[in-house]
Amino acid sequence: MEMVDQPHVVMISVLLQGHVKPLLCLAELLSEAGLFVTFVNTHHNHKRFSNLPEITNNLPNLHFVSISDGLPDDHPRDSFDLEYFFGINSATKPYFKELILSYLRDNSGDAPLQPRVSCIIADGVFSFPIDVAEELEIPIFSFIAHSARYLWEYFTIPKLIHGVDDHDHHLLPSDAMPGFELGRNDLPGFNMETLNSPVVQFLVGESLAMTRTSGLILNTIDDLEASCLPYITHHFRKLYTVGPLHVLLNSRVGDRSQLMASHGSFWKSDQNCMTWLDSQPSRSVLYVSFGSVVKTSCSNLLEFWHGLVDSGRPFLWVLRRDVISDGKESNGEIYEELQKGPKERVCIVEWAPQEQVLGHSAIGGFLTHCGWNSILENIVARVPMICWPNWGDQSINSECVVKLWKFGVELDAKDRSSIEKTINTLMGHQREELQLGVDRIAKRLEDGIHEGGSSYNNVEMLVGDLRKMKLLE
Ligand SMILES: O=c1ccn([C@@H]2O[C@H](COP(=O)(O)OP(=O)(O)O[C@H]3O[C@H](CO)[C@@H](O)[C@H](O)[C@H]3O)[C@@H](O)[C@H]2O)c(=O)[nH]1
Repeated sequence: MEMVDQPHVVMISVLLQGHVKPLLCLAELLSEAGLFVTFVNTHHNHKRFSNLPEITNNLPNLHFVSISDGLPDDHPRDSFDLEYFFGINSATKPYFKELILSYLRDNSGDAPLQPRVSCIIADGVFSFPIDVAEELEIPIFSFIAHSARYLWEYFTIPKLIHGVDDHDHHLLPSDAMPGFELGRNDLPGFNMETLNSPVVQFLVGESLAMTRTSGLILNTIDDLEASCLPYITHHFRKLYTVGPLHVLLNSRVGDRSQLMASHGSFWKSDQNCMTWLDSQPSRSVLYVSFGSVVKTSCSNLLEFWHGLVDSGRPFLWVLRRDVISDGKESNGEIYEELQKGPKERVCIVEWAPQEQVLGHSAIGGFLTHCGWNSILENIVARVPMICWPNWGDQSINSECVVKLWKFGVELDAKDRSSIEKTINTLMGHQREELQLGVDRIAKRLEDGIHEGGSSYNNVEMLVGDLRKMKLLE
């Protein structure tokens, strides 16, 4: 009967690869620590997990279930479709509530025994799990997959709106936004138009909803975000900075870390690129990846292609089948066109084992869209970066890399000659300076994950707090 008394943590993330992966790392860490964890996916994402059996075989305390997101199977689920995005809260909430209720019912009869749910940890992008938890009186924690600085932007917005004349369409004063450690001109350009846009207003609402929870868990590390954390702490009952989760997990699972790295991937990694990397000279290859969601036009991709080829450097390029924004999905034609490069120094894959790639000795630079997971994985691997931010948090991430942490350069134009020039700056004369920059940041990060470091301690504190949560019968 011991199991029925175990604390049972239910975790849920509904949308993007970049959100599901770090939350799954946290789920694995908690289950390694002996907690009974149920990871909830939507049916749609559940089907896309590429290596579920390996995870479940290795972690007996981690269980997977899936629920409907309320949409038909053939819905495109495009995160840039606002009607879909705004509708997720109401569409998915009833299914999540039904699941949680099923964990609260009496487990008598022939049904397998499982502990009653003791708390929920939910991706903070959507507030429906908070509503469910409040209705059913279950403790809930929010989880954030992006940086603390980006979250802090949303907390400052309501104050900015009230403090600025409605007709002022100029950039807003930075003194209303303390805690960023970046100058006014380095902050992504907010003006009244963007502040009042439905997307920003929606994200402000969802960010503020998180303050109703028992605490906020962030995949970040104190030392990198010390300037804004004191401001955020003030809004939450408890704050747990536990990043980078993939490193903390790897250090606890030791030999199993290679297997863990690809956990939660929506696409199967093409391992051939690792063999190709083995044949390349040390620090010679530029790795190019735009993460799991960014889309761009066919003509942009061709400029990238020419810039990369003209740089004369070997490169490994992740080109997802759905990366093209203005063509049909699976636009095989351009994909084939790009395969016709100088074969010996080009490797193109649809999905790479990114953590392994960044850790390979042949990698000398990373051209990235600046997703937060990519930044953390990159710091750990100590690779200088070219930043090509697109949307959301990526601009502020890029500003931190280039201006604050000084281990990257920004790609300021998307024509082939600028791309070629920037690549040669990174891989050529600025290489040593940027390498020193990333080594310095990596050292700060490593200090936080070792025993006694901030993230290490915060994971222990979180596990301790979750163990104490036992729902009253
Ligand atoms: O070929 C690939 C490419 C990516 N990845 C992994 O996919 C994840 C991508 O995450 P991220 O770099 O954060 O990018 P997105 O997928 O674009 O993530 C979304 O979510 C992030 C966290 O909120 C935000 O920072 C981003 O802006 C947002 O686009 C990383 O763990 C990568 O290791 C692979 O394993 N193989």
